Amino acid sequence: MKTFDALFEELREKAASRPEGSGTVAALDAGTHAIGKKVVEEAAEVWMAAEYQSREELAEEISQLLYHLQVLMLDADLSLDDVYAHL
Ligand SMILES: N=c1c2ncn([C@@H]3O[C@H](COP(=O)(O)OP(=O)(O)OP(=O)(O)O)[C@@H](O)[C@H]3O)c2ncn1[C@@H]1O[C@H](COP(=O)(O)O)[C@@H](O)[C@H]1O
Repeated sequence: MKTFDALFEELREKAASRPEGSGTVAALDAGTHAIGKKVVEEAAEVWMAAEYQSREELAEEISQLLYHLQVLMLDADLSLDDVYAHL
């Protein structure tokens, strides 16, 4: 099973090597504004799932929010340690 740290490493590598067909590369190319909008959209979907959907659907929405937060971190050149320092 993939962890938060393992996903971040995978995305960091994709951002550097820019493989064809990567959604992450496309998201990074779309820029900070588009990535931020996606974070807000996914956060709203998490909220709605928490209120009205199943635990499984909520878990999936949370995974998508975590993914888009990681894309935002890469866009901002933040490392995991930069964030973990505040936990
Ligand atoms: N975990 C994720 C992940 N979670 C969410 N998403 C993206 O977030 C979108 C969320 O889906 P929604 O249905 O909520 O949104 P949507 O409006 O239908 O989607 P879009 O029209 O915005 O694409 C998905 O379509 C994906 O584009 C993800 N994209 C990639 N990953 C993982 O990231 C890694 C790298 O992916 P690539 O860069 O695409 O190779 C792989 O391990 C992937 O599994």
